[in-house]
Amino acid sequence: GKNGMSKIYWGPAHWKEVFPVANGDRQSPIDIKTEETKYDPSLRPLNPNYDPASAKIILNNGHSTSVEFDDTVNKSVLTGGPLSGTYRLRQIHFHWGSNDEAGSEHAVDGMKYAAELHVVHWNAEKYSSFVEAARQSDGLAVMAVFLKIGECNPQLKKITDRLDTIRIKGKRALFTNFDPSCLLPKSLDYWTYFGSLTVPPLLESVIWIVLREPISVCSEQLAKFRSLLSTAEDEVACCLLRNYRPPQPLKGREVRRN
Ligand SMILES: CC[C@H](CNC(=O)c1ccc(S(N)(=O)=O)cc1)c1ccc2[nH]ccc2c1
Ligand SMILES: [Zn+2]
Repeated sequence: GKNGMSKIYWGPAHWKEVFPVANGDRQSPIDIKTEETKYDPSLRPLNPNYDPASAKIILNNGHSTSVEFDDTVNKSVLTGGPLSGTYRLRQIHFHWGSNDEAGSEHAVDGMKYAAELHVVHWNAEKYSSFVEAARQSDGLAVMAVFLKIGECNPQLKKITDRLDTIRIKGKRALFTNFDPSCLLPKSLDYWTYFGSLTVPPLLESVIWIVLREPISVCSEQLAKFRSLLSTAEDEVACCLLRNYRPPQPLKGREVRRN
């Protein structure tokens, strides 16, 4: 680009220099060792209840693509599961890798999936904004869904078909009449543990709910995510080939299952 700025890439290994919490006691993602998870009879069924009208825009923020929802009222919410109270839907986004062999953030017995969907909610019952909730230990609830290489996913097509209109970092487009439940697997069985945001500022405010059943995605659909740019209009184009943080130390945390 005209300003010739060099692209200073500071990946996950450097985050601790700016965000010391990167070495904290409840960092995400983690590798879920299924034999060590603990059945908890007090865990209730998950109850996602989303209004398709609350979908607003699809966005390329330079480190992922997200669909943003209207979170000014309790129109799309998640209750049940390990949660006490009502968590309001804010956005969904994805993590992927430079090839189909890795791309998910969480791993299961050391195995990584091709990609991972995050459905992000915040505790609107106790806190007045997402940013305030993001600073509280029970402020956020993120539902993670694994994407496994297989059949092309017709529901995901609604998103991948729009990616060519938001290739450049900062681009956004109208995206409404979308209920993210269409991206959930048949079974809502899950693992749950206390963790953090997986990108800076890595705040330790997330109740993670990782669905055990993956949804499908085909290579062609994943290739469209990788064609997104992490660079803005005036910069030398750089593809967003991967955006997953590797698993972090469990530090004695328990992973429960329903
Ligand atoms: C508090 C951080 C937030 C930006 N980050 C996120 O929203 C976010 C959400 C989920 C995940 S993940 N991969 O763990 O699911 C990672 C990051 C953020 C930061 C500053 C802000 N100023 C105004 C709004 C605002 C939001
Ligand atoms: Zn995420």
